[in-house]
Amino acid sequence: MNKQIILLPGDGVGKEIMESAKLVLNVVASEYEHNFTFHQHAIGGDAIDNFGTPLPEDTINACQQADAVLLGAVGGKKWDSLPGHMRPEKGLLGIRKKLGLFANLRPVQGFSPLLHASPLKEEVINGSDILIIRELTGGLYFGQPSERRDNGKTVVDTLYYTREEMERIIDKGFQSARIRNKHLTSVDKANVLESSRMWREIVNEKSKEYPDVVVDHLLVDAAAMKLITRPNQFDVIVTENLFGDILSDEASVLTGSLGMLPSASIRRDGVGLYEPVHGSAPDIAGKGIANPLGMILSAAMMLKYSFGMEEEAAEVEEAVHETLEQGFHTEDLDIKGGKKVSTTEMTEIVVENLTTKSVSNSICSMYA
Ligand SMILES: NC(=O)c1ccc[n+]([C@@H]2O[C@H](COP(=O)([O-])OP(=O)(O)OC[C@H]3O[C@@H](n4cnc5c(N)ncnc54)[C@H](O)[C@@H]3O)[C@@H](O)[C@H]2O)c1
Ligand SMILES: CC(C)[C@H](C(=O)O)[C@@H](O)C(=O)O
Ligand SMILES: [Mg+2]
Repeated sequence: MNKQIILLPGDGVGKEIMESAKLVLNVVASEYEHNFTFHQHAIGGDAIDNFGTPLPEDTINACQQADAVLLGAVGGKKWDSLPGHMRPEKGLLGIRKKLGLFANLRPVQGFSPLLHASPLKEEVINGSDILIIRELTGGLYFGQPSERRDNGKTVVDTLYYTREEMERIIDKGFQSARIRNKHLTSVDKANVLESSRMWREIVNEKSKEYPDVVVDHLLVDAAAMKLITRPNQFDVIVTENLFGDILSDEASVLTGSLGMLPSASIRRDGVGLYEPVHGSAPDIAGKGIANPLGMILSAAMMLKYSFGMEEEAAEVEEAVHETLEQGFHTEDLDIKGGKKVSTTEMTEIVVENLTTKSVSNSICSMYA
């Protein structure tokens, strides 16, 4: 298959881990005889420095024409004092909105070799396998007005959703639960917010269309607590934009590090942008120690969701798993008795495991 992939490395560790994704995808392409063409474009602080805007038109056009987009991370201290509309993060929010990527899928899986790398007790996280589905193009992030008023004495942000925006993400939640363990937890703040009361009503209406899915409702504060006290009671979580942002970083604790979490931001036709959940990690940027696995697993999600390459995606996931089984880890993962390696070394080991795997698989299929 021929695929055009846009690379948006962005800022900080984004640039370092994008190299890892590229290396892994090149191996997949050569092992499976695909033709992946990469086109690199600017976003975030990098784009501000080079083009005076966090989201150049050229980047938008390239993403609109591509088969899929891979993004590293945006942001950093250098741009923190810029006005809101000029910040690197505006580039990321802008591309999500421009591409209509309303569904953000954030899988959180406890890899067995990492069970003891989490500050949580092993018996608490054992068996947890959660898919957080976050609404990505509405809510407080995009509502207008959003501004300071009265010479800075007052301020307003707007939480705005249409019924249609809620319905499509809630549908995605039910559909995902249906092909997993048929349990959907809807997270809201219906005891306070009108938007959450409407959200809850829609979940209840929709549940009649999905009688095979068990639904429960949790208030977001209680959900935050249960996510780390009883994580293995969750299957799919569906929630609005800001709650999903916060809960997914919290859930990363189950895996041992924020650097482990991948994500897919998609729309109904399968077009998608894939990026790790973490940010540009300014505290470790440039040191060559960033964990590349969240980025590599995001590339695997791209293979699966945008290209329908289930087998290739599974191979990449398996290579990551094997690397962890072998005890290799970056500095963010606290693994006793493991072998601490750099970003590039970790990537090379994943690539090696992927190559060995693909070779032995093709030998198996020759003799099948
Ligand atoms: N998707 C994105 O581009 C994205 C996401 C979150 C934050 N940000 C931006 O990133 C900047 C820094 O934000 P922050 O520090 O709050 O969050 P962050 O996610 O960048 O970092 C939080 C902590 O996790 C660690 N970490 C993150 N990724 C890691 C990796 N791959 N390997 C090892 N450790 C990793 C960091 O070192 C840091 O200690 C801000 O400008 C923020 O707006 C961007
Ligand atoms: C950088 C920021 C705009 C972004 C968000 O809040 O969506 C990030 O935290 C994320 O989780 O992707
Ligand atoms: Mg976030």
